[in-house]
Amino acid sequence: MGRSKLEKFAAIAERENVVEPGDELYGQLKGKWRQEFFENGNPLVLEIGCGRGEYTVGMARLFPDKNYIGLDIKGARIWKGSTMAQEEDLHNVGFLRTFIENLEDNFAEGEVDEIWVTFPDPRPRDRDIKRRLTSPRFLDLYAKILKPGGIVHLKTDNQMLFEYTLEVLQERQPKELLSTADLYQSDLQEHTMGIFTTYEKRYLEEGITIKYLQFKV
Ligand SMILES: C[S@@+](CC[C@H](N)C(=O)[O-])C[C@H]1O[C@@H](n2cnc3c(N)ncnc32)[C@H](O)[C@@H]1O
Repeated sequence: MGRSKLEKFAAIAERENVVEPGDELYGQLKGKWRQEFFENGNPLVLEIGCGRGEYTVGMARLFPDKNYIGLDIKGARIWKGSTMAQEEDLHNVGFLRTFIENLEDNFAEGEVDEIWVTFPDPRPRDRDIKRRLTSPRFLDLYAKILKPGGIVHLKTDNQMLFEYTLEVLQERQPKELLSTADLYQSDLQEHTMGIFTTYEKRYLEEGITIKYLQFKV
């Protein structure tokens, strides 16, 4: 039988690769992730709403000279990524259990090099538009913590969210916008490095095309 949520919460509370409220380090790493958490000066890449952290861990395997942080509020999902990183002895991976809304409490202006938004909840109802992770409020947050020229990537199965994001971006005129409504029929797939998240695998099995875009702030 699998581990219960409570066992997973107890396990991540002890993990050195997880920072969460209640830890001594929580809230203390703003502006100091490189020096104090990773103990190097390497680029910092953040996956928000990382779920089980497949992108975070997948990229960390490929690029040992970059630091990766997976952020999600759900501890039982973070447990999975934290466990993979621990078992593979990956020291360039960390997980932050918090709300995305708290980004500015956890990262300094310009501290992050790249942000991945992987299969976010589409929030189709009009009253939830502000909660979409590519709404102007969130894009403003990302722009604050990204360095100038930092990249935001979005991978989604959801056509509505994809079109909505392109509309929002049209008004903001970002630098170097690249997009495709069918990633695996596009040259842009090289940017996504052949990494598949739990949600992506499910959508691909259902025959749903994956949409992808990236832009620079
Ligand atoms: C649809 S799942 C996708 C998970 C993963 N990226 C994947 O592709 O398998 C969305 C994830 O975002 C997280 N999430 C949604 N809103 C959040 C918020 N405001 N703060 C932190 N995490 C959030 C959820 O807990 C969930 O794990």
